[in-house]
Amino acid sequence: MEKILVVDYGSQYTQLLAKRIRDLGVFSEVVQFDDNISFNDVKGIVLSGGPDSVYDIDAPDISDEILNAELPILGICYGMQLMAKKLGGKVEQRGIAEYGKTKITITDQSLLFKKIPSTFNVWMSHKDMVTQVPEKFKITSLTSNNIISSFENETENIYGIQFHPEVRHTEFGIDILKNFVHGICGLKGSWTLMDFVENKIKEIRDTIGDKKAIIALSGGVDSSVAAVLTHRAIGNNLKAIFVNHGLLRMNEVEEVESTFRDYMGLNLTTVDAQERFLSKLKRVTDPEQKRKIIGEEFIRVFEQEAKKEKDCEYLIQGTIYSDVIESAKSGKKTFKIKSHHNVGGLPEDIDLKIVEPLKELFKDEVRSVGEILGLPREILYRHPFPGPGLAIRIIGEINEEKLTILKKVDSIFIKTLKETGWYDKVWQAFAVLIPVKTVGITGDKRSYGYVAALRSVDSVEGMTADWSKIPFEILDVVSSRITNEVEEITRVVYDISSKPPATIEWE
Ligand SMILES: Nc1ncnc2c1ncn2[C@@H]1O[C@H](COP(=O)(O)OP(=O)(O)OP(=O)(O)O)[C@@H](O)[C@H]1O
Ligand SMILES: O=c1[nH]c(=O)c2[nH+]cn([C@@H]3O[C@H](COP(=O)(O)O)[C@@H](O)[C@H]3O)c2[nH]1
Ligand SMILES: NC(=O)CC[C@H](N)C(=O)O
Ligand SMILES: [Mg+2]
Repeated sequence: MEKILVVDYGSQYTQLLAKRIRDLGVFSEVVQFDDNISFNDVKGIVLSGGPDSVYDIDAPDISDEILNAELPILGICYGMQLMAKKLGGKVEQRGIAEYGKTKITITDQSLLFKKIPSTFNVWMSHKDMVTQVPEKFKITSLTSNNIISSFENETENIYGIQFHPEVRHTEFGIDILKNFVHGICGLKGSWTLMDFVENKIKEIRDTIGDKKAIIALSGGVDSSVAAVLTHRAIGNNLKAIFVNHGLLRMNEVEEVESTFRDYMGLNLTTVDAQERFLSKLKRVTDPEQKRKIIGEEFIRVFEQEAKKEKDCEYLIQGTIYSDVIESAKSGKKTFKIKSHHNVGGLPEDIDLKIVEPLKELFKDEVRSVGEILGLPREILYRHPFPGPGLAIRIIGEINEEKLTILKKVDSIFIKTLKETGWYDKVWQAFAVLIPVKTVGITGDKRSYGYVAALRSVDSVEGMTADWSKIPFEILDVVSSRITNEVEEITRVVYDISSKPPATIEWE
């Protein structure tokens, strides 16, 4: 299988880069900058961005194996700066940074910019810049600040770009990657997710053999797809466990049970663990601490359930790539944003061996895998719901009262979105409880209650997101339904922050 290697220098977008290449029909895999790399079937190399500066003492380097592999190389941001330094050019800080949208102009012909207009907007995120290109290299574009935004040596097949083509805000970003992968590396693009499915089923079968496994099934998109995939591989040796930790939405237990009980031969057990989760979370206010407690408790429940089965050694989780990257468990150089309960929130000692068949994929790819496996639309197109559930949507301390309030508010919001056809137009929507009291007036009397925040975002893979432009009339209906039906709420606000700089969940 011909592939492109993406070398990770710690960018938040490394896997996204790999995904964009897979979307072009070319298999792509991420390796760490200091891994021992095998170049079998590799047809091109992309160096990612990263948080370091190339002259820092412990700045990650590029190996001679990569430099001498005689394969086309595309360096992005840090990757470009590293190539510049390594090959005899110069990288400097000159007191100007470029973050976000920046205009560039193509100044010289390049295969990378084939069929692309001569000026366009790109997405930047840098403060270091290449100020002198290596010998025999030419500059091919400049930003409106006169900063070198790309250089190359066509004979050596080495290209560098300062901007991020993988981020949607870069116009023609996909075309640039296409020019590299199809044009410069000469790959045709016949790889599909069907190949992924076949390889994974075989891999799971080889790993688990005739032992038993449990799958942590939440009823969400990722674990449902992981369940069906694993079930294809090991059949009835798979048992599904759904944990009711008391942080689920209104009627969620009944809904998950009715959808999955006996679904495709999956035998589902619901574990009532409300008491143990809620007592451990008492008086905890720090988001990271909440996430860690929940991550650990989940594992303890799974261990306990696994003990009830003979020869049950494996735990299957529906972890996907965005869970991994934000928990900073991907590259050695990546910054941690938050500990997703199933990755960064896991305890050190775990009795079970964890298998995560969807770990390299993004949400939209997981949905496509689900379609290949024949899962119904109602399951595949549900909004994501985080494992820690309402615990990370109640700011600060959690208690039964706040949980009851938030469940009501959330269900009104979601119900209205479904009634107006907006549920399917947005990527994820939910309510957040802000336990700050403000003054209101109801029936000529003073009221003093909490604030409910509504959050709805549009996204493709959850790595970046825009707030949804839900019509005011609908927000108006939601707001009055909430204040009429939930007396503890005096005020409703709508979150208009994008990611970045905000994240989707509030904690
Ligand atoms: N209540 C739960 N019971 C059992 N396992 C759970 C529960 N909540 C989460 N998990 C496990 O944690 C993993 C990560 O949760 P996450 O919410 O990211 O995925 P999901 O629930 O499968 O899909 P979605 O993103 O659509 O909600 C799940 O795939 C599942 O394996
Ligand atoms: O299973 C999960 N465990 C977690 O700990 C977790 N934290 C965030 N999310 C979901 O991930 C996506 C990105 O969310 P953030 O922008 O808040 O990081 C959104 O879809 C979030 O709902 C989680 N899912
Ligand atoms: N996004 C990046 O790769 C940043 C690279 C480098 N640290 C800079 O600020 O220029
Ligand atoms: Mg979920």
